[in-house]
Amino acid sequence: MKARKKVITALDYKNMDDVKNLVELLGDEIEYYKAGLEIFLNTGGEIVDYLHSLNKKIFLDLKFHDINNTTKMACEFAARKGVFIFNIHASCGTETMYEISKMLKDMNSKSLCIAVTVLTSMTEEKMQEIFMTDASLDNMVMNMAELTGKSGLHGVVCSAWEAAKVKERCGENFVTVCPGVRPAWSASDDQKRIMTPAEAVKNGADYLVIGRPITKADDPKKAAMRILEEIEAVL
Ligand SMILES: O=C(O)c1cc(=O)[nH]c(=O)n1[C@@H]1O[C@H](COP(=O)(O)O)[C@@H](O)[C@H]1O
Repeated sequence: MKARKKVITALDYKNMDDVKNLVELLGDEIEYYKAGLEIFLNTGGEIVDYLHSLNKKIFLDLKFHDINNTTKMACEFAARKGVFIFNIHASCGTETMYEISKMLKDMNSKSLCIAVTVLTSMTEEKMQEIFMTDASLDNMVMNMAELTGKSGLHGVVCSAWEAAKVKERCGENFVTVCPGVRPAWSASDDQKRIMTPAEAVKNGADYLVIGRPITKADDPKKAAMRILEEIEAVL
């Protein structure tokens, strides 16, 4: 099933018991998992070794955002752990992003470092308020994506609404990782820029980050299978 190479299930839990229950339940259907701040902090990082021991691929979503040296050292940790993907905020700037890309090459790292553009929980209005700008959300994402690409990093986190245009601007190989994915049958929760799994794939999303529609479902395995089947139908 090709769809398995598209879905990253977000393990937004507080403890390893909940993680193990889900990962065991989903079995071979899910190859990619996202470990974010909640589970990483609550398990003191144990989540990474656990998932690697099962040969699962990890998106380490700690969204590093700090001064140059501190961000680089955090990225060095992620690369040493050998995670498949990790992320920083694009607003760290081009100098930091360039230095990270150089460091990863020097380390012969295979990890992909991607930059968060505008969070999928953000609307254009809220973004303009925070950044004191008239720029459209679309232009903000495209600018951040282009700066990320020019700095030598591998791709971005953006919503599926922006994915096709990011690919046009930054090239087919520039990786688009898209949260804010909601099947028609699930709640949108705090996500604002959402698309269904099928729409997201058709609109250029390389990877779909999906948490609650699976983790909070009455039957998480059935929910995951429905999502995989929806994606498979458009591949
Ligand atoms: O970097 C991320 O993974 C991320 C970026 C973003 O813009 N929006 C976003 O929702 N995420 C993460 O993607 C996951 C989405 O989870 P659900 O909303 O439950 O599907 C969460 O773990 C978020 O932390």
